[in-house]
Amino acid sequence: MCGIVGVVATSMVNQTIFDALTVLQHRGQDAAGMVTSHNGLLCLRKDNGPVSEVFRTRHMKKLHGNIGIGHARYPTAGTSSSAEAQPFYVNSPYGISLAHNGNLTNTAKLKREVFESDLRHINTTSDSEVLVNVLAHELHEEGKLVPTPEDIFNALERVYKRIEGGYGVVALITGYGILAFRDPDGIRPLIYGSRETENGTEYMVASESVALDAAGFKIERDIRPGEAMFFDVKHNVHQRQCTPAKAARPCLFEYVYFARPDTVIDSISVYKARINMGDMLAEKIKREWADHDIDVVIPIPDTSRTAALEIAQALDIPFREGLVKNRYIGRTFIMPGQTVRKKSVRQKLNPVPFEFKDKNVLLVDDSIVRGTTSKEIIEMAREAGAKKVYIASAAPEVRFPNVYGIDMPAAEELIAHNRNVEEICELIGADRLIFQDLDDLIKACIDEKHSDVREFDTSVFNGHYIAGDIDKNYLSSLASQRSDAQKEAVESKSSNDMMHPM
Ligand SMILES: O=P(O)(O)OC[C@H]1O[C@H](OP(=O)(O)OP(=O)(O)O)[C@H](O)[C@@H]1O
Ligand SMILES: NC(=O)CC[C@H](N)C(=O)O
Ligand SMILES: [Mg+2]
Repeated sequence: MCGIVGVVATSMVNQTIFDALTVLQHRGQDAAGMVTSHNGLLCLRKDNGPVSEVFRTRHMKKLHGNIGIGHARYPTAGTSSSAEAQPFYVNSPYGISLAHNGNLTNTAKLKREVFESDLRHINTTSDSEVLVNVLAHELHEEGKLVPTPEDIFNALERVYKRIEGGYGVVALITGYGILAFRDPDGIRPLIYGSRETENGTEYMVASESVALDAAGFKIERDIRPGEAMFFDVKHNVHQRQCTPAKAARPCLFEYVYFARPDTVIDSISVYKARINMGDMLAEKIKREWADHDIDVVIPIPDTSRTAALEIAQALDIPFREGLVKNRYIGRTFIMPGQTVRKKSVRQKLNPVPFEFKDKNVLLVDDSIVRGTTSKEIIEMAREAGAKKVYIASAAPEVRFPNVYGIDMPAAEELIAHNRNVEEICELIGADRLIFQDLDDLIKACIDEKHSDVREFDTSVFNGHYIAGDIDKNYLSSLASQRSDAQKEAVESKSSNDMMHPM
């Protein structure tokens, strides 16, 4: 669930892109990159690591130009090698750099086509490198020395016909402008805004509205499903609907976990959705467990806080911050392997024993995916002297792999796969476990007043895949390529790290 950003400005963009990437860091903490363009030359810096480590002063000084794109990576395809950090670059035609959030679901077929028909070389295992080559090929087919926005959109219409999956993309076409486009279902988010300066209007496209807020851009609107926008170097904005217009079906997991609460996706406030999730879950507790004996509600920081506070209020039970988070440790779920995820839960969260001792606690999390966090925290709660440990999840059971840009490739790694609530409860060691119902989660996210979204990509909860040809064979080959065990084996053999140095 990477973070992407593109900026067309009237002065140097490096700091604005850096700032935007730090605000999008929660979407990807493994690698970061930026490309800027100055007098027809590109400046590229990318590497593994968080934004603040990848861009040192010495790099920032060299990132010249008033136009650029940036990326914060959470690997969901290929490997974690720094060679797969983004943006990706191809020199022909024009010099194209591309940053991608999401996952293509027909990468294998595209990779063959790119090699056999388009006569292009792919040097990594990244789906995003394939994507930049498909775009480059179709632009080349237009055959224009000086492409107009119409030429670019014509090429992009053919790209849409070739690629499948979930994607939000920004691409810098050297000397011409920034192209931004979103998948036909709007699974991945993409929004743009403007900022007035003495020298004219500046534009920013980003994965989340918080990036625009932080940099002082006024939100214009979300990019629509299947829509492309082109911000040219003269700051003109061009637009084309490249696939049939329809309401977005955004990824439900963005609202549950990925996005920052102060973000608004497709006119739905993530914060409001999380409040509603808390309300709905409290209703379920009242309905199904009227005689509960909960003494205190404790959130598992960070993401569950909003819903947990709401549950405590609705149940009229004290809310306590019984777990303290180390603010210098990143998000566990998006870490690249199970060993590091497990270790980091204990490094990241520490109990305040006083809040647990001799109490029946209701722990609240936004989601239980592999069960890594809940298992550890329940153990901690018991060690801290809790009498009973209950746990509630603001999302339903995650039972199916994700194929659109969340790294959950193997059903067997999901704690709820082929298990019922009692079995999951036993496995994580809780005294009682309550999951949100899917219908309630959907209701919690719908905002009829502000947004036309009525449906979501709910695939991880019900196995209903809305884009691409996702069948059993696809899922089993994905699992065999990207399960935790397989990834660890590949990463240990990877010799790519010396590629693409800067
Ligand atoms: O069942 P699991 O596989 O452990 O995954 C679910 C947990 O991972 C996430 O937390 P994370 O630490 O990534 O981020 P947060 O600090 O934003 O809550 C999420 O909020 C859950 O706590
Ligand atoms: N999380 C993402 O959006 C990842 C983008 C791309 N599939 C990669 O692995 O680099
Ligand atoms: Mg969490």
